[in-house]
Amino acid sequence: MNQSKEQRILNFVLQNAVRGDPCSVMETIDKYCSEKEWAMNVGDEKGVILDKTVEEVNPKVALELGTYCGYSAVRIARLLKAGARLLTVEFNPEFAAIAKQMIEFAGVQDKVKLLEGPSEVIIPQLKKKYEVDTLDFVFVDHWKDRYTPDTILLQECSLLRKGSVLLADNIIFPGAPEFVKYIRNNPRFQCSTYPSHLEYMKVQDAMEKAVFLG
Ligand SMILES: Oc1cc(-c2ccc(F)cc2)cc2cccnc12
Ligand SMILES: [Mg+2]
Repeated sequence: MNQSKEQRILNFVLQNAVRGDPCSVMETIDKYCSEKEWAMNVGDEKGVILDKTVEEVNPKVALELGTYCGYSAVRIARLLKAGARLLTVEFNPEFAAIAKQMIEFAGVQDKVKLLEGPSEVIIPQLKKKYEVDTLDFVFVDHWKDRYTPDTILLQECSLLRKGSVLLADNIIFPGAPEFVKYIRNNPRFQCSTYPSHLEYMKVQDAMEKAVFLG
């Protein structure tokens, strides 16, 4: 049975990156996906925007929606302080299996909990099943038609507090126009846009940062 692209990316990391070195894993994924096969990792350019936001927020509890191969989970987890944790949600079992191995190879498994299932099922479980009080940071990078309903669900589940920061990928390409309309017109969020490019391409993209005002 021939391998998936995601399995090929993982194999390239296992053979070329340094075990226990998150930066090496990120660089190796970026090298493979820019030189050999494009893949929907946040990438090195938008990754810097993600880094700066995570460093500014310095979250104790972070949530990622859309793990994929684990690139941004590794990227976020490497910046978390002692005792801080990242919960990352992936509904595709094949992607989750790849991401688990990627996260372990990078050596950040003690900071990351990979939750397999649909975001609309996992989010309502975060408080009781995963012992979350509120979320300090949320990286929104799953399917665009879930951006708005999941942002509403986070509020309904009282998972956001005054100052919680959401960062959403792909608001230009593939685009999330309904989410942009929702979040920019919502008085409970203070929004700012970070123009960038689609991972590994010269195509315009952007990230939207939204601070919950309580
Ligand atoms: O960063 C992303 C990029 C794309 C994408 C797919 C096909 C294209 F031709 C271009 C971009 C999809 C994503 C889906 C979920 C989370 N991130 C994505
Ligand atoms: Mg994305």
